[in-house]
Amino acid sequence: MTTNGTTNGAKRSGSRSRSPRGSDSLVPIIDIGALSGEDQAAKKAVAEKIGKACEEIGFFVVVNHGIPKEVIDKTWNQTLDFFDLPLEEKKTFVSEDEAKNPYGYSVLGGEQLSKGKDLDNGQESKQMGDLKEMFQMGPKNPAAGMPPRKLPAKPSNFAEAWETYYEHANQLAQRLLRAFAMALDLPDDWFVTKTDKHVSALRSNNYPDQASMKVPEGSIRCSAHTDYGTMTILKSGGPGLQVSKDVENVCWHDVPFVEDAFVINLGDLMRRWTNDRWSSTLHRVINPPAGKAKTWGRRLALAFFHNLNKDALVETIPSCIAADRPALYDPIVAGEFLMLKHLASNGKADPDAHLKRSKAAASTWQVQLVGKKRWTLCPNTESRFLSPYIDTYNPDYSRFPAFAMAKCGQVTVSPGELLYYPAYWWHHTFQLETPSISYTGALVGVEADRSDLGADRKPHVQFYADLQEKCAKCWQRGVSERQCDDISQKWAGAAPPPLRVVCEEYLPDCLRLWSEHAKALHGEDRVEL
Ligand SMILES: O=C(O)CCC(=O)C(=O)O
Ligand SMILES: [Fe+2]
Repeated sequence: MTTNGTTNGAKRSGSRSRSPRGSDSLVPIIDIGALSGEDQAAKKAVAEKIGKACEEIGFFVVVNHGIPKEVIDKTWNQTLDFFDLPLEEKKTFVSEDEAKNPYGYSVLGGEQLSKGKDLDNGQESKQMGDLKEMFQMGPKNPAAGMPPRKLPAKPSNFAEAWETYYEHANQLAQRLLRAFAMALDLPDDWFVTKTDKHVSALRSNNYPDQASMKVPEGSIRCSAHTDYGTMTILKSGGPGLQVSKDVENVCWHDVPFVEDAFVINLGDLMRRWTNDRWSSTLHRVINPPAGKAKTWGRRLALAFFHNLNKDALVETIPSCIAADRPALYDPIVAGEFLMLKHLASNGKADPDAHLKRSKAAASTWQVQLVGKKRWTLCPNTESRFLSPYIDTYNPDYSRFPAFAMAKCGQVTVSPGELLYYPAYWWHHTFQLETPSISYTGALVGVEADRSDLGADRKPHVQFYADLQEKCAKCWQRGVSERQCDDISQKWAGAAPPPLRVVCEEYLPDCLRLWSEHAKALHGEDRVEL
């Protein structure tokens, strides 16, 4: 039997044993046998090849990886058998709350990986779900801080096979991380303390045979995406995996399929950690081309997503910072970064959450009541570097290079904590847990004077002007009908337009009161912010 179980009859055909070897491929094939030995010079030579591949394309194929073939074959076959179970049985492993337990079974079309990328581009994704079903398992170590494993009892050897495979894949990841450290001129064990209670996940993707199904137009086996964590160790059953070095002008290249090998690719966290010196490259899995559905058949893949400890602080690796290349990213906690990405690909991210600037000169407070929420805050003075299309949780600096200069900060707010930010600041939120409930309000006229506001330095005067501008769009002298739309009729909960009496009577009264209040607080000698 081959690694991919191809000799076990039609049912085993989640695999193909041959496809273009692609010797001219962008993705190199690296023999990593030396990483399991004691010869330091040989290890260094392998590390250099790996470092080069990480820099140039973020993908490489490894042979002589040290994972026994029996371990792979057993997992492969048990996984095929699991996906052959009736849907109702598999569905008992669907997670009830992705934010708390991102593991288990996901139905065909349940995930669309390109969503993470569409968020980067400030677009709502129009495509349908990927043409795959999945099963995913997290770490066993309770210190990792993830929910206990819940594995199917059928097929009978599934749990044991997956647990063994996971351990082997993790050991391979550790060998590769030592090589990564060498390639980055760090001590060999540099990654060890960040990975001693790692939250790596093992996932299988089952792509059904397209010869026997109606393939919806525009659908794809696995949409274009980058992976999230440190590295992915991928065992796939045949052709279809493609990479594009360029995100802007996408140009797809086949990843060579090599029997008994693993494809290794870097995730976004590694790119960020290395200050973009290494790449996390766009990739996808295409549908079989016309007339090839039968020969390509069903596709199975086992992907081990290596991740750091949940609480590991990811601060730019010192050897990746230079005088002409300052740190591009703020430090972030690995677990939070991962959850943001995971929720986005499952369509659970708040679709309204993009970087926005508060439109009226009132400062904001918000108390977090339930769930954790992460905030990006940027002062008004940074506006020239900002745009609403920037995903501040995973910025694409090739599209928004100026964002690297913006002085912004990030913070996570937990239940019972209160966040405050001054008028006109930019903010971008991400719910780290569901549900996330908070209570918010505005503060008017009590701030110090500001020179960045506009015509008047007093925030309450500017706030009045901002509201009157809104009023002018709705009410005109001598015309009794409102001239602006009431969006609260379309979206329950949205703010309705101001009433005429608010614009004409209450607001001027308020302005007088705010001015008195501000004067009482600050006197004539107000402090400039
Ligand atoms: O199925 C494959 O070969 C690759 C899938 C993939 O890229 C992923 O699950 O992240
Ligand atoms: Fe991937």
